[in-house]
Amino acid sequence: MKPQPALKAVVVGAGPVGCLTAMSLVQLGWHVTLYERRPDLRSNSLHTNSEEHPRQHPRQRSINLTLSSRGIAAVQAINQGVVERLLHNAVPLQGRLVHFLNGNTQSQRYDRHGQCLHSIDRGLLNAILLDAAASTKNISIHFSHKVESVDFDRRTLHVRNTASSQEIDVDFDLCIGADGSHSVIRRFLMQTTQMEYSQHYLSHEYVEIRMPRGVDTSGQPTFLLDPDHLHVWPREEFTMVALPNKDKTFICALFAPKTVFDVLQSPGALSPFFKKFFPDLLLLLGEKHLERELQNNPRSHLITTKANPYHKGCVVILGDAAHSMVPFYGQGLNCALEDVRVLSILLRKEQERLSGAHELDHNSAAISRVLDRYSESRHNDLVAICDLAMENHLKLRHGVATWSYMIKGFIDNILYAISEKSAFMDYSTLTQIISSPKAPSAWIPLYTMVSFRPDIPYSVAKKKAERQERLIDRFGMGLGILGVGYFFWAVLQRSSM
Ligand SMILES: NC(=O)C1=CN([C@@H]2O[C@H](COP(=O)(O)OP(=O)(O)OC[C@H]3O[C@@H](n4cnc5c(N)ncnc54)[C@H](OP(=O)(O)O)[C@@H]3O)[C@@H](O)[C@H]2O)C=CC1
Ligand SMILES: Nc1ccccc1C(=O)C[C@H](N)C(=O)O
Repeated sequence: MKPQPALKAVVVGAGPVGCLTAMSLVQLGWHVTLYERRPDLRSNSLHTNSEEHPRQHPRQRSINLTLSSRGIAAVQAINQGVVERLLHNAVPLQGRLVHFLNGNTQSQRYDRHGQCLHSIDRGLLNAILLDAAASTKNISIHFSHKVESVDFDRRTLHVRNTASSQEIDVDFDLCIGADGSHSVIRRFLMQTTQMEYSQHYLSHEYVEIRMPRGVDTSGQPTFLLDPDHLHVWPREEFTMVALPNKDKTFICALFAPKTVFDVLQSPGALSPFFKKFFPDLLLLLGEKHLERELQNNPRSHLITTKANPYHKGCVVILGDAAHSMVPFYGQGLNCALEDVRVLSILLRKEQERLSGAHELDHNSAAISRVLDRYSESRHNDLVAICDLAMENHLKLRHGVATWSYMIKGFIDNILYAISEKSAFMDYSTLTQIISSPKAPSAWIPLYTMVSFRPDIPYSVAKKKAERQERLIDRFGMGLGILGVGYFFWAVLQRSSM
């Protein structure tokens, strides 16, 4: 059934998830009001950091986002034009470039078919999604409006206009909390449901370091590092990454234990540290620049939060409000956008099921049923990707620079090449179905499943990869035993001569 025009959804937070959710609900026939506590970010940062308008001021809020197939499929399900605009303003990354301590580098491709991650400035991505939401009929956006509380029984939000201090109560049929890691909606859910909730702070923090663009031999602006790669300097206890922007700058981030940053703040400590661990960056950026960046840019913490369930009645949390993950898999944004796709499919199915029967607005039980299904079906996948993101921290700090990682990757890719049927998938099916009903039987590397196969749920990818890894380990062990056997056989042969 088509919902009545009176059906009202409120979305809290106009970040990427809030904007996409609003657009997806309008497609289903809802009227949406979006409340964002910050002023409109487009008024001072619109189109900054794009190719045409390089960024004037470094944003101090987050490392670049990496958009991969899951995020793209989720946006594509709602608005193909937005995908094109996002990709136009992003830099495609074919793989990671590992910088070894001895100065050597190694390119590790993300996918043997050249599928890419897309590096994009967070503010720019948000501005593009805001533009699209703001120009969509039946969405009204209120900036500088902070949601202070939610009443689950009366289905109302209490909202304060932070500019005028005026306070209002807003009623809703469906409320989506897309209000980020420190979600107010989650806080109220926790007070009224038996929500399982955990948060884990990493002992590592990170500081961003901006890498300006350089100038080539003909005087044109150029990237100081290869822009086709995400750069990684694995140094065991800590790691540096660098992601390119469309304006030819890079955003680097140093991830290190708090104690390392404390030491770096003492006078004269910075130069010897960079000389020892990142001499190439010291040469590129210079001591003064590094000192300025490390002293002026804030130290940010890294947190994983997990919750369950994600809803009560007609109120649900999506994106960072429901699950914050560490950035090392580059899936935080993709997973958050996928939340929107999953919820939208479940809502549409329920609306179709009710077609001609009840009206959804007289039937809050139907909305609540959809949200039950959402929490139930989504939880294992969210836990899986939060855990995978943590595991990738170890890989980026150390694993990617080891022989065992490289050999396993090599075998993984050979088996992938032998067994695969089709590398690319048609995202259009993902507007109707959440994922394929069955895990593919072909051998597929974990990285490909997570980043480039939105039809495979995260939890299925994780389990399948664990099985595959056990097989590679057994194969490796088998080879090892054969090798040792051959060695002893050769020794015996010699001594009997
Ligand atoms: N690369 C990185 O380091 C980071 C990446 N991300 C990624 O961004 C993706 C999408 O994030 P998303 O879930 O949209 O969350 P976001 O944090 O991007 O957006 C939430 C928005 O809601 C606003 N808000 C918070 N509380 C209220 C309130 N009470 N009333 C009204 N507005 C409120 C927030 O303002 P305010 O910001 O002032 O709280 C923010 O603008 C995530 O997947 C995540 O991985 C997110 C954080 C860091
Ligand atoms: N976006 C990031 C931000 C910070 C650190 C890493 C990333 C990555 O995306 C890493 C990538 N997934 C990799 O495995 O090479």
